[in-house]
Amino acid sequence: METTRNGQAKEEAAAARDGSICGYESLDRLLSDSLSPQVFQEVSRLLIGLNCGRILEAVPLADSAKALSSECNFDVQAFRFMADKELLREPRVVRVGIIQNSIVLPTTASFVDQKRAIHQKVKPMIDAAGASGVNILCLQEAWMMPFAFCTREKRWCEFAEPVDGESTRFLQDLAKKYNMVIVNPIIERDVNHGETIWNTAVIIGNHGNIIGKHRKNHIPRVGDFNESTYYMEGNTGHPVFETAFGKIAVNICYGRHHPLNWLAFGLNGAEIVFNPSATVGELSEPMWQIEARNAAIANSYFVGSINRIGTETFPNPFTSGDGKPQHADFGHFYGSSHFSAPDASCTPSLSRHRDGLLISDMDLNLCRQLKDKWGFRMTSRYELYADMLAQYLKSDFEPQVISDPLLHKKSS
Ligand SMILES: NC(=O)NCCC(=O)O
Repeated sequence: METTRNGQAKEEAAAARDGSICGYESLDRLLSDSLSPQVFQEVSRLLIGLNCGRILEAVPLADSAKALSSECNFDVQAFRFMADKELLREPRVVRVGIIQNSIVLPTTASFVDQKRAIHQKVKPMIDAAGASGVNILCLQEAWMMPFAFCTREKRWCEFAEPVDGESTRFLQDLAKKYNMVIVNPIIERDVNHGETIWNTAVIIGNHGNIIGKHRKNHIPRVGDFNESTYYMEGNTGHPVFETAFGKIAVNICYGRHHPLNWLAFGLNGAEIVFNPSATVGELSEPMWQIEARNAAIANSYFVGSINRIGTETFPNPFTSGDGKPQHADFGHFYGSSHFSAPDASCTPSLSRHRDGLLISDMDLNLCRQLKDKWGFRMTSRYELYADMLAQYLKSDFEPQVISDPLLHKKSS
């Protein structure tokens, strides 16, 4: 009996280490393998919603993409978000891709080798996106390096690159080759402003041109996310980039906890907002889908959520300032990248521990259709909140609280 329990505990520990849930690579896989097809369909309807009244359709994959995925050991999945047929507008279908991956070499390897190995790993995944006709592709936060900001060591700054640096140039060639817009989240070194460091997404147009950049607005100070040691809050506002395939924006990682950040991209007209991230299970997993789906619903746009995978171990242990023992890793980055739509439907998530490319067709007409249906913009009462915020920002602000006069009366 004791041995069985030990065996089970060991299996659970191994599963937690490799990132699976009870041996399954995602919640979707756990449910589909454990439930009867009818029950699974009902559970899916409730968990990931319906798109135009139907379970989200899977899209067949190009043979060349399938070949690359088995040769290079990454997953590919593809889905289709539909919109209702309109009388006066043609459908506006774009094919969008997101990529999640682990780093390749140990963090003790030379920085040049580490970056080169990540480029080499991601290249066939981008080739698979290109072969699948993806129009807009987004990579994960700081994809060109290990997420070393837990360490507080400044030597990791050496990975930072100018906006037109090595990783951008690498992706510019692929953007041109595949006629694809690529969102390139890097750690930026601003050479014209005292070599300062930023957490930045560079938007590369489908001709390989640089359209612009956005710098992460909200910098975490939670758990081991010591990013504020390295870079400041961004100074680029909430830009929306009008590309050949639609209006896109980037809400980088921790910005997803800030509803006003999502709102501002929506007010500027975004149709798809990417959320390239690096986050770990213990901290944020229950929030992961909820926040993205809520943003898509509240702002009538699509969201592409991307999280890296794997456990990255660093040479020198550090503490979290919580009295717990020192450690040398963040914990497990749980992947689970997915797309959310404005009609509250979403795709199944990619694996919690395998590299993957998730593709989705999206008819951007769905954004306006949902605005017309729910009228969230029309009913938003922005003037009420503008006034509230203006009051709140004053140093003499007092919260509007009306106390029950009986609350502080002594009972006789
Ligand atoms: N990269 C990043 O901002 N992570 C913060 C943790 C989280 O938002 O889950």
